[in-house]
Amino acid sequence: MALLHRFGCCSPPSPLPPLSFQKSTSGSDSYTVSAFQRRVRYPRRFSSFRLTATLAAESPAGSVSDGGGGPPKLLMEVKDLTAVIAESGKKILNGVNLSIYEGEIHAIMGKNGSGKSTFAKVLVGHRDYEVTGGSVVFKGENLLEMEPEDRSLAGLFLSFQSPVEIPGVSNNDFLHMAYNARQRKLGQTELQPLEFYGHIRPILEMVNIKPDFLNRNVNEGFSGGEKKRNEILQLAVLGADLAILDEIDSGLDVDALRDVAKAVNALMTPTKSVLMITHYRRLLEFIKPTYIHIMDNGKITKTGDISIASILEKEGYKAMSTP
Ligand SMILES: Nc1ncnc2c1ncn2[C@@H]1O[C@H](COP(=O)(O)OP(=O)(O)OP(=O)(O)O)[C@@H](O)[C@H]1O
Repeated sequence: MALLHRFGCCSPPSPLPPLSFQKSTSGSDSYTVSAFQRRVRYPRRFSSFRLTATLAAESPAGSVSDGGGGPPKLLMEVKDLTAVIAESGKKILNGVNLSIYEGEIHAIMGKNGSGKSTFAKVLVGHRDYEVTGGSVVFKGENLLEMEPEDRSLAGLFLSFQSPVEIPGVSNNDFLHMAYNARQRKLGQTELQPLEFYGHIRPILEMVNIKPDFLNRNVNEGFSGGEKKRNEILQLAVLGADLAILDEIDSGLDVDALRDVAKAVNALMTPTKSVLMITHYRRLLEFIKPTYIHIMDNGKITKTGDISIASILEKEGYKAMSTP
């Protein structure tokens, strides 16, 4: 009842815009959550990049490649991607090459500091990094020319290694607004608060999240594991053609890992793909990768199957060094 009451009293206005969270341009120590004219200021509590509510487009009906038995479609092609830290000019990505086809699960492993998270953040247009060369084609479009919001709408989702807290914004309001914004962009029906609750309830069950999570502010006071589950909840509610999961397994107990993996597997379809970054084989036992890539010094130096993870576990990264 408390949940229903909350929806009744605090539902956001409709129609709803995309939410974006950005550093104040006035130089003050605060962030702004903007939704058309609706602007709310929050104290500086989360990291210095622009977080865009992840909005993802569903694949249009009929685009399923397996239906007609045709060849798998190329979802994303990264060629010779190089990138530097915008502030310092330090080179982090040194020519990444990667092709992901629909329905594939790719895992990237690599030593600490090898550039895995940077690669993920560059793909979603993180403003801390500047692309200095190469190309990324996503669903036939030049991804690097798109704004972060448009990358989300095109079907890209990034779960952050360290999910940010958003004080003052409830999980429900965040998800509801982001969901409706996507619906509106796609010309589809927006959901009223109670309809949205009906939509999200089975998803909560799938991710094994209690409904009272919806009343809490986004990630505020969440344990590490709860934050990770919440990231998967966002993915499940908003959908994505390519979900990039950055160390989704870190800090999870074995039951939570199983829940998260189950949810990710349940979201997979022949047209959806996953790119996951992990240090540990145990995640790969739950979410079986099509390929494992090793990143070293800002580039992919080796690609193989699950056996790579076993070798790594036994022998470490020295076994991966190319002669
Ligand atoms: N915004 C930034 N400012 C300064 N240095 C950065 C920034 N982003 C990345 N780096 C540096 O770039 C290198 C690669 O970092 P990245 O987080 O991509 O590594 P990673 O492979 O994901 O590491 P880990 O496995 O420890 O998470 C590191 O040396 C890191 O300190």
